[in-house]
Amino acid sequence: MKPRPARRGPRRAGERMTSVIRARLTYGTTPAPTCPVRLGRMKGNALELRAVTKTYGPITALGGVDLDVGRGETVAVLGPNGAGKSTLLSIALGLRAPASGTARVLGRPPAEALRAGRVGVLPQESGLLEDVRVGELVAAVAGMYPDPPPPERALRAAGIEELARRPVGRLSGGQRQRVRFALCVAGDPELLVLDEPTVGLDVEGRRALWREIRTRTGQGRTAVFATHYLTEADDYADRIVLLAGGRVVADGSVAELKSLVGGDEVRCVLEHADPAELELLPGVRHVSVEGRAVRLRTGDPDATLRALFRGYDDVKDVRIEGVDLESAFVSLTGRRSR
Ligand SMILES: Nc1ncnc2c1ncn2[C@@H]1O[C@H](COP(=O)(O)OP(=O)(O)OP(=O)(O)O)[C@@H](O)[C@H]1O
Repeated sequence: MKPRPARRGPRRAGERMTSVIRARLTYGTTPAPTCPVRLGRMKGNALELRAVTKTYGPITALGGVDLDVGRGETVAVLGPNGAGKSTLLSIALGLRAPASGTARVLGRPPAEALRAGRVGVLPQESGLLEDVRVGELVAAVAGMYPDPPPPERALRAAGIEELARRPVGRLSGGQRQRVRFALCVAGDPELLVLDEPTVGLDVEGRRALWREIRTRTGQGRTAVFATHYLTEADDYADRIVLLAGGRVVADGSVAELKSLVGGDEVRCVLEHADPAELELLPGVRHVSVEGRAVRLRTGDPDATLRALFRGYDDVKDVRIEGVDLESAFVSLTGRRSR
């Protein structure tokens, strides 16, 4: 631990801005980091939740969550709207207190880990200071960390070097999200906690962000992110924690989640699909109908197909596929992702 030197002399102009930023970033309650980032030993968990509950008045947002995230893992927290993802992440960051249970980050209480500058946060829809330039903002946040890398590195990581001199208030939605990512990685933290990190980003922006995250996790850092984009979880997460109604309903690799659901899917197009009728086809375990698009999860695709062709003259675009993550999501949570 290297304590920051005591303040000497009058406050410098940038310091007032730093304290404002400190108050407004990461859900508004993050204190300044005070000791060095350490990347030495990679043993142990980056995040541990034990029997965590959280209520908001009559609403149970988390109903007893246990979670271990090992160092170097990339973990996606998935779940329908209101499942408790943001609440889980904010408790993991020490920004909300659990009603019961405990949370530890990198072996210590979450707020302490955050103060120590070991955690980078990309919150969902956080406000940004409007009247400062992008480069100044990133430099000010980097300066809150002990021994930060040059701020240009965070600007480059987020693909916003050319925006460094632009006031934040003049950025587009996607550019703002890139700034949030730059702030998240400004201190080169050991643990990245990202709440819907790619919202508003274009295709190239998404790919670049995931490249950066994977580079960091490849170096032993840890990433925990919440998302509604199942393909991102499929493509980039080592592991998926699926929440529904404030509880973990599945926890494993994408392959494990798919195998939990099992079977194949017959997909086809039908003009007037009646789910109740389709459920009666042989082998069918689950029916999903969206407009004309029909998905039949089945334990016997041959029998399902034969009955489908016998019973429906207008069936077209028929194909058989393995269960994908979206089907596993729907089956395990009973809801769609968005
Ligand atoms: N400050 C709050 N006051 C009251 N209820 C809240 C508060 N924050 C969250 N909730 C409720 O807690 C539950 C979990 O919310 P949370 O934001 O954690 O879900 P989420 O999975 O992140 O949802 P989304 O995918 O929509 O972002 C929801 O029912 C939500 O309405």
